[in-house]
Amino acid sequence: MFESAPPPAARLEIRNLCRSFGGRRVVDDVSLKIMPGQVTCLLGPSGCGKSTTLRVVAGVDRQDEGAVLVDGKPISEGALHVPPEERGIGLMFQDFALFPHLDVARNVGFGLKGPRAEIRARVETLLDKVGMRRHIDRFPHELSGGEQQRVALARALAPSPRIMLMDEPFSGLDDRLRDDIRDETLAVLKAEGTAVLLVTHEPAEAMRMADEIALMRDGRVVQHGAPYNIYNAPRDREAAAFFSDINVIEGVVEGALCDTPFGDFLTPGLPDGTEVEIVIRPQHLRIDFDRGGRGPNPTKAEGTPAAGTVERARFLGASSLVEFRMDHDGEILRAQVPSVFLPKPGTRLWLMMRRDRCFVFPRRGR
Ligand SMILES: Nc1ncnc2c1ncn2[C@@H]1O[C@H](COP(=O)(O)OP(=O)(O)OP(=O)(O)O)[C@@H](O)[C@H]1O
Repeated sequence: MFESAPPPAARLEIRNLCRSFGGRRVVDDVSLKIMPGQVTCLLGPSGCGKSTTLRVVAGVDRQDEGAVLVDGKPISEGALHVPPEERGIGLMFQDFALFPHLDVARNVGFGLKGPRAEIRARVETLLDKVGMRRHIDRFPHELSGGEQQRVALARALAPSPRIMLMDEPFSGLDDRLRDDIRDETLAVLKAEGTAVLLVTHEPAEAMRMADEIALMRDGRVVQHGAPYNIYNAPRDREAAAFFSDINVIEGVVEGALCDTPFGDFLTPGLPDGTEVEIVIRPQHLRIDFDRGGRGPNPTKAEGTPAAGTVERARFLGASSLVEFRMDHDGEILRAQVPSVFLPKPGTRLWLMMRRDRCFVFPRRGR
């Protein structure tokens, strides 16, 4: 029998991290592993503890409990606390502030030690990577926000950090520029094999950047996985709602089913009488017409159609959003269609729910 090799240690591991301020736990038992070249996003609403987690990993704050390990070795645990400058961790924060009195070359080379020619060569290589070589002699005030951000990235990468911590690093940029810089940054970090922990409150940013998303709420990681899985299999209503607008249909379980105006939904494992919420994103509702008095034409996967009246319709550019007031309960449901579809208010139409895109959750007290 061959013994299989032990799995490689994570580049960055956070183990059962806890941090309280004034008796309130703002980071509560957070654990994560990030491999070299992998990007993990800490995603969550303002105040959920993302930045505090990052500050503990950086070493500018200390945890009350738990450990931080790099390549399997603790750098912070109990009395052990490696100072921030000895952690081999790069930082890129929103208020990145280049040194205003230094030109681009000196900004990028600031933390580097060694012969001048070697430093210059490293600086030029990095500026090439971020597309800023031609601005090597400029000063920060001569650069746009996006250009400054690229220089900041080159500066953060200069000492070849094994780990990069990024806190909302792109939030000061306009949309188009942000997409470009995100993609470029990702390419550079992947090429360098850096393990990245990125903090953001924007789901779109996390979806675009992350190999894995750790969804945080009230100091805890409530769900962790690939963006596709978190989006398509949210663990609760709040996790679903964090990524997009949602529609919610309420019902009660009877005989492992919940009967709704859209037909029966399976509710495996939930006892009779449980109140449930059936959640569906607006893009997974399908609109149909009354086909000359014959009614709509649902596929098997779409269950029973329910009728409603258009309240209003808005064109969003890549899609249209149609709001319906439903016949059965007078509530509003929103359907998003990937085209120009702007029915007049008052139009009567049918809605169907794609069964494979519905999430059924037991209702929790709110
Ligand atoms: N030094 C501190 N002293 C007291 N409370 C703090 C301190 N730092 C953070 N907090 C509190 O801890 C909670 C978590 O803050 P944190 O900055 O980690 O959240 P966040 O998820 O990064 O939020 P944001 O996206 O708004 O930056 C907040 O309620 C914050 O007010």
